[in-house]
Amino acid sequence: MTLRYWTAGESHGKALVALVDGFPAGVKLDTAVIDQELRRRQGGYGRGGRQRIETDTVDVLSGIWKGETLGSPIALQVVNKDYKLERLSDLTRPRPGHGDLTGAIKYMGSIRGILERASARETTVRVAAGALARQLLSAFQIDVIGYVVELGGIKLDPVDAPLAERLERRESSEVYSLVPEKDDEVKALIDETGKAGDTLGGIVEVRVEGLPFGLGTHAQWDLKLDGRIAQAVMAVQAIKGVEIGLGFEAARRRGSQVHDPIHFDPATRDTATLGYSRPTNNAGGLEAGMTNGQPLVVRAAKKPISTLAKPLDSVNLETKEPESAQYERSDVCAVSAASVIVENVVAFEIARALVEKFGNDSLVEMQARLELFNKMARER
Ligand SMILES: Cc1cc2nc3c(=O)[nH]c(=O)nc-3n(C[C@H](O)[C@H](O)[C@H](O)COP(=O)(O)O)c2cc1C
Ligand SMILES: C=C(O[C@@H]1CC(C(=O)O)=C[C@@H](OP(=O)(O)O)[C@H]1O)C(=O)O
Repeated sequence: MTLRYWTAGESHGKALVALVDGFPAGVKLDTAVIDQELRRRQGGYGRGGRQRIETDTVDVLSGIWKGETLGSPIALQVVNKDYKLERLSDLTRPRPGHGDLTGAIKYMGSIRGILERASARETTVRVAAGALARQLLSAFQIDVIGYVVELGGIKLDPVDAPLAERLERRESSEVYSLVPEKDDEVKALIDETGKAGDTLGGIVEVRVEGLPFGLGTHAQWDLKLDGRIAQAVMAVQAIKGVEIGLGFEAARRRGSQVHDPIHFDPATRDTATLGYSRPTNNAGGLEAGMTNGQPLVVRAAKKPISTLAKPLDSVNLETKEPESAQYERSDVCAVSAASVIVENVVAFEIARALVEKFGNDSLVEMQARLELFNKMARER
């Protein structure tokens, strides 16, 4: 059985829901962990008025008993405090960069009907599903961390340090980078951009550590883990590029400067690396669609927010006359929030690959199978 999920819900509807199917039994579920991710998704410098209305928390509607998963479908709900959909009117002037124009034409309907579902409000429950998946990953000591590495052109290079230190640095940064020392510069840019009626994008990075060998497969295109991760990340609103490892930079270098040499040290044979080490990780933890025992490194480019307080040219769909695009309350910058979203959608894809490799009936069976796999791989 495949681990998968769908979402439903409109931005200003009653609630967002995610239905997670194929999640193993016996995983202790701590809703506080999900709520913490939801809180982080609402944060980051540069967000608009909506986040002052909402205080997102998850309601687990099914699939658990006495705090543990049952192996049955898990329904997750996040209620919209700003529920007002029935009272909202339509828009007439589509916003460049949003789904307004194309959606209204394609569905022969309203702009409202498109923006309500296209909205990144939907990512609340993608994050909830990802945070649920992380509780499975935790049982395998797999850690996922996401952070901002560039914002509005300002480079916020990641710090190579133990996980605890990186988490501490990220928690003390208002933009969720690993270099809080640069927060003032970034915040000033966001303030100045917002005052000019404009918006900003940036780049986020996610690292997954503690991965076993062999998640994903080389054997079929739609099961390759690099492809699955790219799809999940690219499908996040406003993400316009995905890189794994060196990504586009690999295309500019010679092979000897790209590929990661393979070493073996019998002294570390009993660890999760099975004794193999790579002095570099330019592949970003994936070769031929499979995890190679190294940390997974994924980067995503987020475009600037589409709704501009100083709007671009548009057309009134009723009169066909030129007019400025519609402006409603909006974020100036949501790159920090995107780092949380990308982190959690990547976590879900890793969990999906983990249950594909080691089964998804129960956590204890998965753990026993991983142990057996590592033992067999060591002894072969
Ligand atoms: C966390 C987050 C918050 C966003 N907030 C807004 C917003 O306030 N206003 C807006 O116009 N777009 C916002 N967006 C972007 C739009 O949802 C997105 O551009 C739109 O759905 C069109 O999809 P596309 O950019 O993937 O093509 C946000 C995106 C994310 C990830
Ligand atoms: C509601 C969220 O983000 C929204 C994403 C969004 C968009 O067009 O994507 C537009 C804005 O919606 P509103 O007009 O209600 O302020 C954002 O606030 C959220 O992330 O929770």
